[in-house]
Amino acid sequence: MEKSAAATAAILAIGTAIPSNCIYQADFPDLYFRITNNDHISPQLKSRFKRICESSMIEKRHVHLTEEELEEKADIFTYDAPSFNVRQHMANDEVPKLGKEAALKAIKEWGQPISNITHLVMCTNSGTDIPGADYHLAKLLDLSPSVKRVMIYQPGCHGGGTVLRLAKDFAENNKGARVLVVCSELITHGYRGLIETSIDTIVQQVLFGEGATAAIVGAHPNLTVNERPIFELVWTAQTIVPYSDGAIKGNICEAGLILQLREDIPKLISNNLEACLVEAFSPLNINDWNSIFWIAHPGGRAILDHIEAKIGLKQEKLRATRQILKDYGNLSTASLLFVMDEMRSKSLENGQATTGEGLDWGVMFGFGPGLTVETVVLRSMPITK
Ligand SMILES: CC(=O)CC(=O)SCCNC(=O)CCNC(=O)[C@H](O)C(C)(C)COP(=O)(O)OP(=O)(O)OC[C@H]1O[C@@H](n2cnc3c(N)ncnc32)[C@H](O)[C@@H]1OP(=O)(O)O
Repeated sequence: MEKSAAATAAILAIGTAIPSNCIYQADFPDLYFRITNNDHISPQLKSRFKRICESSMIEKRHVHLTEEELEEKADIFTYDAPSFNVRQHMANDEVPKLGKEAALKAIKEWGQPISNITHLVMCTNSGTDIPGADYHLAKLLDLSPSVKRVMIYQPGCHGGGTVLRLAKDFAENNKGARVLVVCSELITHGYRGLIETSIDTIVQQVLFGEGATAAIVGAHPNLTVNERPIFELVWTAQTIVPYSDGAIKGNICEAGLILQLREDIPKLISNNLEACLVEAFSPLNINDWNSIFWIAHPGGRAILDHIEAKIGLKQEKLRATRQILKDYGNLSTASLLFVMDEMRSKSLENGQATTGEGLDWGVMFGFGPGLTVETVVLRSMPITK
C-alpha cells in the first residue's frame, strides 16, 4: 500500500449543505416586521434594523423554515416568551439531517468505504439532545456502532476550529484513523422579536444563517486508493482574548438562546490577533501576514474590516471569508469549512498552483465566546491537473 510520508493530519475531503429556502437581506426587514408584528417598535428602531441589514454585506441567507412556516411559528418571536420546546423539536430533526447531507458529499469526494471511518466529531450551537445529534447522524449514515463519537453542544462560533483541532489529534495518534468532522447549524434557537433596549438582538437577527459542513481528516493518505490531501493541519492553538469577559455571552433558557453581543467585539478580536499570528508562525520564520492565505470566521462585516485595518491586510486576503458572509451570513461553527471549500474551489478555477490561492502557508481563525480564538496553521497542497 503506497502511503505518503506525511504523519501530519490533513483534510482529505470537504462537503457542505444548506437548506433550500433563501431569504434575501434586502427583503428581510419587511419579512421580519410582518412576521413579528412588532407594532410596539418605534420607527427609529425599524430604520436602524434596515440600516444594519444594508451594512451587513450579507446578500442572502438560507433557512429550513419557509415564510409560511415562520408565520405559523410567530410565537417564537415574542422576545422572552417560553418557546424552548418548539425550537428544540425543530433542531432535533434538522441538525442531524443537514449534517448528513454535508457528510455524504464529503464521503463521496473522499471515495473510500464508509466503514473506514473510525471517529465522528460533531458540533452544533443549535440546542441540545440526548442521545446527541452525533448518535442520530451515525445512525442516518449507517456508521459502524463502534465508531468513536464526540459531540460538542454550544461550543460558540470558534467550534469550527475546535473540531479540527480534535480531529488532528485523533488522526495523528490513532493508526489508520479516519475522522468524520461535522458542524451543523440552524437558527431555531435564535429567532427573536425586538425590544427597544437590545440592539444586539437586531445584530443577531440580521447576521446568522443555516448550513452544515463536513470533512474527512486523516494522516498518511493512502495514495494508491486516491486519497488526496487538500490542506494539512500543521499546528493548532486556542486562547482567551485578554479583558474580553462577557463580550459574547449566551444563555439557553425557556425563550431559546438569548445571545449578548457587545459592540467592542471587532476591536477586541482585531487587537489581539497579531499575538496569535506571531506565536503560530515564528517557528516557520513567517512574519509577513500578506504572504499567507487567510480562512477567517465570517463573524460580521465590522470584525473583518477591523482585522484588515489592524493587521494591514490587502483587500484580497479575506476574499473567501467575505464571499461566504455575502452568500450565507454567519454560519457559526459551519463557517470555517465553507470558507475553506470556497478557497480550494476558486484556487482550482483560477488555475493557481496550490489549494491556498497559490500560497504554501495559511491561517484559519475561529472566533467565539470567551472571547476565544482558535488558530490552525494550514499548509496548502499543489493542484495537479
Ligand atoms: C456566536 C459566536 O460564538 C460567534 C459569533 O460570530 S458572534 C457574532 C459576532 N459578530 C458581531 O458581533 C457583529 C459585529 N458587528 C458588525 O459586523 C457590524 O456592527 C454590523 C454589520 C452588525 C453593523 O454594521 P454598521 O451598520 O456599519 O455599523 P455599526 O456602526 O457597527 O453599527 C450600527 C449601529 O448599531 C450599534 N451596534 C452595533 N453592534 C452593536 C452591538 N453588538 N450592541 C449594541 N449596539 C451595536 C452601533 O452602535 C451603531 O449605533 P448607531 O446607529 O447609534 O451609531
